[in-house]
Amino acid sequence: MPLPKAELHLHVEGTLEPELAFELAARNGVTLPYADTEELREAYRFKDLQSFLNLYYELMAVLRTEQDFADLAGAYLARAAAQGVRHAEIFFDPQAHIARGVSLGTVVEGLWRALGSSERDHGISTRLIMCFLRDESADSALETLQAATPYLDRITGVGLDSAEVGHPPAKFREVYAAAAALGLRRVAHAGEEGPPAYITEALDVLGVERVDHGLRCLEDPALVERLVRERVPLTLCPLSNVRLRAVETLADHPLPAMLDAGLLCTVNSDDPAYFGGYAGDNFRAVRETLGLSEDRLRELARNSFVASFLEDDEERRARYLAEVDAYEFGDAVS
Ligand SMILES: Nc1ncnc2[nH]cnc12
Ligand SMILES: [Zn+2]
Repeated sequence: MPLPKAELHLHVEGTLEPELAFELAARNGVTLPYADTEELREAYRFKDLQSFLNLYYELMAVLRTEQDFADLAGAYLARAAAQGVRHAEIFFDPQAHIARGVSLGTVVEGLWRALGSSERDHGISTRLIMCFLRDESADSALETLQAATPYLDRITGVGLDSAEVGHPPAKFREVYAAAAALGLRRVAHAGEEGPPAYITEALDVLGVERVDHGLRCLEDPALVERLVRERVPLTLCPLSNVRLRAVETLADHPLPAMLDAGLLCTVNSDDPAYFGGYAGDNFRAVRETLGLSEDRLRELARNSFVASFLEDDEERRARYLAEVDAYEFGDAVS
């Protein structure tokens, strides 16, 4: 049995496996510029975040109907359940779909077809986090938040993703203030490729409650001290960091040092179809390659529930934490 865990950094569009991409392309009459799944997989060699994003946005062309989004999320939830995920806070990128003529309603209603029955079908509780594309304008983000008004009962929070460098968090001050006023939770990618100052800005200007990635905090000891003191969760994605060359190899990943420093780290998959693994695969990789002890793995699993947006259901959080505490490690996938 796998270690129970929450997944807090997962782009649903990044769960599009090549097989499903071709299936949806055929269903929707979309032609992909790849002969087959094998040729598509060959394109999964990235040199940085942007080279990945180019493919990530290109493949979204196959997502057109509510059922497409339902199938995408359903496939993710089934895989996540098999790897011990008990709770998932799922990102989606509405602007990338609206720009292609797919309405926000199609995306949210479609995702909800899978998320609405996730507990019954997969034993996974879910939350939805709507991300703004930081390489689009601040006005576009505000328009997106406005367009989300009819769906706010299904959206727990807002996030910030896409190309980081040159798009500092402060650009989105206004839309984050508006989101906070609506009672939405706030997270943002910061310090993946961008400098530590972006992490500070995300905390101070956007008021984020969790930092997605946050890897580059290590370059600023005062910032590390603050993150520890304020118990700001970081949603790390080790296999993503290797594939996007934020670290050279997994053996170089600073996760053990970050835990030793007292940072509230969690382990997540980011875009598992592209980066070689789902949540449990990331846990197994850090266990095997970084030699994390069982105590450390249990700490990571505990952190994932502590850092989750389960304030509206503390009973459930307590139940998940009890499952982690009772977990007995074996040889199975962590
Ligand atoms: N790792 C990542 N960083 C920024 N934006 C993303 N969108 C999907 N995955 C992302
Ligand atoms: Zn991400």
